[in-house]
Amino acid sequence: MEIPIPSLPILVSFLLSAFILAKLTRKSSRRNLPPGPRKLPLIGNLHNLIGSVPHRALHQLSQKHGPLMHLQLGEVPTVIVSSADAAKEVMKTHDVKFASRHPILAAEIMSYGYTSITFSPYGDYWSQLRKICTAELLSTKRVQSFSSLRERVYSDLMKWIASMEGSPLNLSEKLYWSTYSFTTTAALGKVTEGREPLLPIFLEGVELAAGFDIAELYPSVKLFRILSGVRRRLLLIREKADEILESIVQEHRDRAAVFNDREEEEEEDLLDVLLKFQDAGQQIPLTNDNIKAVLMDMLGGGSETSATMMNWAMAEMMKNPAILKKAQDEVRLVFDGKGYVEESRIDELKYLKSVVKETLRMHPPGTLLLRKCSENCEINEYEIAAETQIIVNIWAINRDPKYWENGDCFEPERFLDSSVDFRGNHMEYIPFGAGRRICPGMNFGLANLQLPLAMLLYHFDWKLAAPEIDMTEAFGITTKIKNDLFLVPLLKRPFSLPK
Ligand code: HEM
Repeated sequence: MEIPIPSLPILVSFLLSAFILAKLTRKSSRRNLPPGPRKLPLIGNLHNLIGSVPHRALHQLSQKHGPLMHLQLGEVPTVIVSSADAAKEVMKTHDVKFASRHPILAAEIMSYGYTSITFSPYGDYWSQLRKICTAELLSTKRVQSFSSLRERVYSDLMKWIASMEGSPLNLSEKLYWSTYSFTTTAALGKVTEGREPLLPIFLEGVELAAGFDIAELYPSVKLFRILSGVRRRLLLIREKADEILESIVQEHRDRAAVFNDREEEEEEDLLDVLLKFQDAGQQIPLTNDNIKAVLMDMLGGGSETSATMMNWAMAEMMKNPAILKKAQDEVRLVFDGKGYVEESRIDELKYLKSVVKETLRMHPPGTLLLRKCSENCEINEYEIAAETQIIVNIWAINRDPKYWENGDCFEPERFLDSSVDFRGNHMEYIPFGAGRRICPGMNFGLANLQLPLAMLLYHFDWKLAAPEIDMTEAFGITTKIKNDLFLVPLLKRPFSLPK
């Protein structure tokens, strides 16, 4: 199909009227907006984002215009938050006004109409899900209940790596698969036939969610929705994922009907827990679609983030051999008596925990955090109108020179004797966000990260497969390392099985 090209006079008069309209609207609604770069007619500040990954481009702009900066992204008014103090205003002082997320198409479709925990608007439904999530799905007890599954999945990975001794391997790919395998089993139970295709489907959705879709930048232009095609593709992906998830829900229901005696059952998975809540009845009843939306939260939160972090941690240690050695010495000192890594003793690895904290500081998987302003609000004397999109630049805040000396350098030592934590109490360090919508999967994510990292360091020495390590960041919903990490493993601690 050919897209009709409008004649020149029509195009010129359209641009002219849009420009005049933009001027008029600006005059009639002159407000004390946060400062920002000059806006061009029609595109606003979109041109300011070209040439770099968004968190870096936004950081550069904010250095000139300030920690609260106003941008016009197509038709969407946006405020960028780039300092700990400004983030405190948004996520603590005025938390309720900023406790919903800006709507995006991928979220609408993949979360069954904004009904997941991540994307449901702030209110009673979100509150109900959030309670189930913190008290049951992702509680410390639940995280511990998956300890033997975690040890199993990652021991299998170590055995496979040992079989590759001396040869280059794509560590990134393997880490993504293992993390995904762990998370799907924890969420949905044993991986049975027909369930494996969820990963490629899921990854396709994640990839589509990462782009700037023209239809979202110009919500009033209906034609863009038809032309962009993203909605159609997302609906197709959701349909495929839904078919698999629906069959798994049914399988769980059938199994629950057979096993009434819970003690005889295998490990309870997250779907079992959700179905129990559904059956018990809730103030706002949970539909099957609601449950599938929450499963999307768990699969998304549980796999991408931890695997991305592991990649960055390994890449940073390969770049800094002294840090790698220090972390290895520690893990070997603690576990040499046993001959294998036990999750129950991970807390003894003080240095490794600092490596993890430093990785979260420098490479938070979610570099930009999305919220929206739900009612008119004043911050630092600037007016922020209802429905403004809010983007908190976690990446920039975590490196702010006001708080972090040598913020661009990987120095785990800075956390060894520091009381700064990532639980939303120190706004200069917010890899998990802050306020009411802070990540509820923190402990789940950390467990998924610390155990495999300790195992990789305990069993193997590592060599780079290429002359240099490439730390380029990819553009995406989580900020991954752009080029997969190829390393050569040298087995130093052969496997001895737990006695
Ligand atoms: C290293 C691992 C992880 C990091 C760095 C991380 C980071 C984040 C961030 C930055 C947010 C937004 C918080 C805000 O708006 O203030 C978030 C929200 C969320 N995360 Fe995580 N996350 C991780 C692991 C996980 C895991 C393992 C799960 C679940 C299995 C999970 C589930 C969620 C959910 C459900 C939300 C939405 C909370 C809400 O809107 O109320 N996350 N996460």
